[in-house]
Amino acid sequence: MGDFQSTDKLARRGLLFILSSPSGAGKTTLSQMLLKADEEIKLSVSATTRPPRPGEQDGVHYHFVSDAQFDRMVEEDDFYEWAHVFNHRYGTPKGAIREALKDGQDFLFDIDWQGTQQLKQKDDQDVVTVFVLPPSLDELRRRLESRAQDSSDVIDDRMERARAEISHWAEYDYVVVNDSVDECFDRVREVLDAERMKRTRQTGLIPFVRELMG
Ligand SMILES: Nc1ncnc2c1ncn2[C@@H]1O[C@H](COP(=O)(O)OP(=O)(O)OP(=O)(O)O)[C@@H](O)[C@H]1O
Ligand SMILES: Nc1nc2c(ncn2[C@@H]2O[C@H](COP(=O)(O)O)[C@@H](O)[C@H]2O)c(=O)[nH]1
Repeated sequence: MGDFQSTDKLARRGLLFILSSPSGAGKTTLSQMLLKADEEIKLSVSATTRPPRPGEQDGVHYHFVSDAQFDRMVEEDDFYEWAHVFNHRYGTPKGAIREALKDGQDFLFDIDWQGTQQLKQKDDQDVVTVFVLPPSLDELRRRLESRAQDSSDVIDDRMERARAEISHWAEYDYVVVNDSVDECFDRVREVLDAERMKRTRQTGLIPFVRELMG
């Protein structure tokens, strides 16, 4: 190492990393793996009117709110984006995302295609989108059933909507198939690592190169 600081420590702008998929394809599993493995990314915790599943904690997995609370948040313009998904409402609270992005904080979003479109419209340069496909529809149903957290009506409804969800695959920057979860996770991390290195995100490059050139 010479006199210059390591390029690993160059300042960079954060990114909004979105994982979408049909229900049950595995984006929550991949998100949890990513949050555990990577300290630089933080989950954007959505608000939802859906009731909690067993084991889900308020403020950790979601902010569980009533219809009236959700209405108030919409009126007060508290959401970056929100949408109706599977008979409930889900939304991304604005929080301090914009400010934190400037400081290099990355955010992970587990949201559907509607939310993805809205975030892209608002902040295309910071958004990186990944669509997760199941290896087959039979396997998708098996996963929803093996999760054992939704009633059979809810599972039937989500399976019925799976094709419509999948039809949005081509709107995404990257598409991965979640067959082996470990292999899929490796692909997701490769995408994140490469996107972090994009020249336009590396705000520390200009002073670094200036110094390099003397
Ligand atoms: N590659 C995989 N192989 C086998 N099972 C998997 C794989 N990935 C995830 N699963 C399992 O499938 C079930 C559904 O996964 P998960 O909850 O992550 O899906 P999801 O896409 O987040 O669904 P939702 O949109 O409904 O929240 C879970 O029980 C999970 O453990
Ligand atoms: N547009 C948004 N979609 C969201 C948000 N939070 C979650 N979701 C999506 O909803 C479905 C169902 O989720 P589940 O937890 O009930 O299984 C799934 O596709 C999520 O990605 C959000 O804030 N905005």
